[in-house]
Amino acid sequence: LEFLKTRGKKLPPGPTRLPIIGNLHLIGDKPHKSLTRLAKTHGPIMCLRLGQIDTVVISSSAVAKEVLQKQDLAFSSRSIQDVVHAVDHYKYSMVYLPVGSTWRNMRKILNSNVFSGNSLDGSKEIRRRKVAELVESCRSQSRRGEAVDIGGAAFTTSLNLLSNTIFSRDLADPFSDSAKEFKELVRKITVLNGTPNFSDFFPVLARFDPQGIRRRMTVFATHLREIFRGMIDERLEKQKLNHVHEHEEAKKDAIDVLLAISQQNPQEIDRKHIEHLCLVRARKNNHILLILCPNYKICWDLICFSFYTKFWIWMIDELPKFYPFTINPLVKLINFKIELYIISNVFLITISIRLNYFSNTLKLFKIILKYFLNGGAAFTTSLNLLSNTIFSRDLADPFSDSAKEFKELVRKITVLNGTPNFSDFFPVLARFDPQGIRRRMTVFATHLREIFRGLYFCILLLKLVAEELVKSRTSVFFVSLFSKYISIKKKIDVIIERLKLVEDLFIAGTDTTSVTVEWAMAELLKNPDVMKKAKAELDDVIGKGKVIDESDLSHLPYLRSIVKETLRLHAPVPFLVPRRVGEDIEVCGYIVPKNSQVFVNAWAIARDPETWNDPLEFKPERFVDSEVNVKGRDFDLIPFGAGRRICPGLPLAMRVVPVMVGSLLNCFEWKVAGGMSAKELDMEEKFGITLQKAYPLHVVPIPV
Ligand code: HEM
Repeated sequence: LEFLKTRGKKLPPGPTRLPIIGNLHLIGDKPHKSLTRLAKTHGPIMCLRLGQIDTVVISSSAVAKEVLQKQDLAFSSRSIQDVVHAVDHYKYSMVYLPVGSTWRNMRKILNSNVFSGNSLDGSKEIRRRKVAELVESCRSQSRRGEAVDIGGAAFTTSLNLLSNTIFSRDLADPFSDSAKEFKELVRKITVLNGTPNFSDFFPVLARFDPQGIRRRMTVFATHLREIFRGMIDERLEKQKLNHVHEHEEAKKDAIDVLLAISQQNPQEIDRKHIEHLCLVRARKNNHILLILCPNYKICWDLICFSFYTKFWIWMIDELPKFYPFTINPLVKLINFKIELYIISNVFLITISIRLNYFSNTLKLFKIILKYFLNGGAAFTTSLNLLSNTIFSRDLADPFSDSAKEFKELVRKITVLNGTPNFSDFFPVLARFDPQGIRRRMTVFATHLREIFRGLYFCILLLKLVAEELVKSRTSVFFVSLFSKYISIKKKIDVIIERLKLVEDLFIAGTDTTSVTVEWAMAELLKNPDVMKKAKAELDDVIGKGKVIDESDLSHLPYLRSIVKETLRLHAPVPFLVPRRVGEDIEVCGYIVPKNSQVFVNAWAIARDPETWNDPLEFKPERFVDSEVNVKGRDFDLIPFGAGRRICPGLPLAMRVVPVMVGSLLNCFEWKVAGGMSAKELDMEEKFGITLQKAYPLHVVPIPV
């Protein structure tokens, strides 16, 4: 049928196809190279058949311009790889959403709230601190005589920089205007959620009822969301029910424990409180937070909380920087003891917090918490700073388990993303998930979501507990958490939905940024003259041994050229994020057939000998007096893509990559580890959605 449809139209040229597999055998494990080679024979627009999927590959800047600029809209949908179906990612992800109002709103929010010049300027100090931490950690590794894994270190730093940048607004006040905007968005997303679009992507699959398959595949992720919703609804229902009945049933279990407490303090606790969820009780020097979970569903979130209790410590740890008094002793004197009791079907988590110095510091604590809670305009900046600090600390403190966990996950996800998947080439096979890619992705993605959920939940819970602390005038106080919980249900929903955008940013922004830093450092080591020149510029403008500031970049043209040259020679996202056409589109006299996926080989374009002199040489000089930039207007160099789908993180990446590379250069001399000469450095690439260095760069820093 497809043959009939395209009959008489001229498909772009391409290699001869074998039965069933088409051209799949020609791809190999370095598709960016094999497709570049094939383009030499078949031209800058060629058509391959990968399994059942038509794939059009663009390999020259002229055709890229045609596709990404002149016919931008027609090419602005994404090709949805099978793996993206895990946890319904494609339905929520900005990267995969079709160009429509939801996508447009997301981009608008990002462009104006996160990545605009003003917003980035506002968050640059905190990024500077993170880069200083990177330099500091290199220093201490140098003292210990250890080599630095540049990619790994840059990854952690990118993550920190990102979380600081992205959360600057919303974490400080999750209920702000931008949150409302998001709420609108979420509504639209929900509508989109119900739209069946599978058959659009995999028409061959329609008769196999792909919807049913996907539903099963995403049961886990959906369940996650349902837990939250169900928990709220159930509680709301229960509230409407007869209290006596509920109480009688509860009496058999842990409710008894709480009743006993209430008898000791009759004036403070009444039954109503107990029937609610959470109780904070002061007992002499000990404050005990008792959280009673009437069922496992509620327990889920509380377990998240207990996992991330460390978070609380971090917050307290950061406060002194914003408050003139030191409360560090407090940190040392707080011991969290988390216990989980299971009494019949009731979970009881107790988190005991020993605050020996509590009475002395209570007043201060209250002031701080007030400060933390008041979202007044005057406080916004410092509040933002505070929340940034909280988040980055917890997400990416190099020593925290959650940071490691997160890093592993992101790596696993990106690797899996780049693994050639039979399901993509043979959609009929998709339901069998032959390599288990989707299954694995579902596990990873769900895990990632849990991490974020845990963090958000913790923030909200902390806020609630803190509110009560501030309100309370006695040393005995209650947190009727659940009633609060219900009252913020909608807000939490908004936040949970927002996670999906956030996940994406972290995945899209960490590996890309850090891999660029790693390639830049490798090239600098291999090209000592370039390194020398860069150091001289830094010495001139900044002075040796200092971390550079984003505002210094305008005075560092050579450093900026190094970054451009790195992006040219090592396009981190070699085929951009694949596009797809929804109908037959004519390009340069050929038909790009409906539903084909489109790879723009940015890697090949940036090494095209027709455009670039000595294309394989690392020569930043070529950019020093050139107007060529990476912003999607010069099609000879499009590492961030172009057109409406261009990478929204570009402004951030073009600040943080040169700042990281420049600071590393300015503070250290670098030597390849293991006594290897820099000339021998292996520059082999490993193909994935991002182009990694096959052999991680290990280098020894020597402070200047
Ligand atoms: C050196 C660093 C980076 C490179 C080389 C890079 C490259 C790219 C490329 C090639 C695309 C696809 C563009 C297209 O289809 O035309 C893209 C999309 C995207 N990037 Fe980046 N990126 C980088 C950093 C970042 C950062 C720091 C963030 C966010 C914090 C980010 C977020 C995104 C998102 C959300 C998309 C999807 C946009 C859409 O589909 O509408 N990227 N990036």
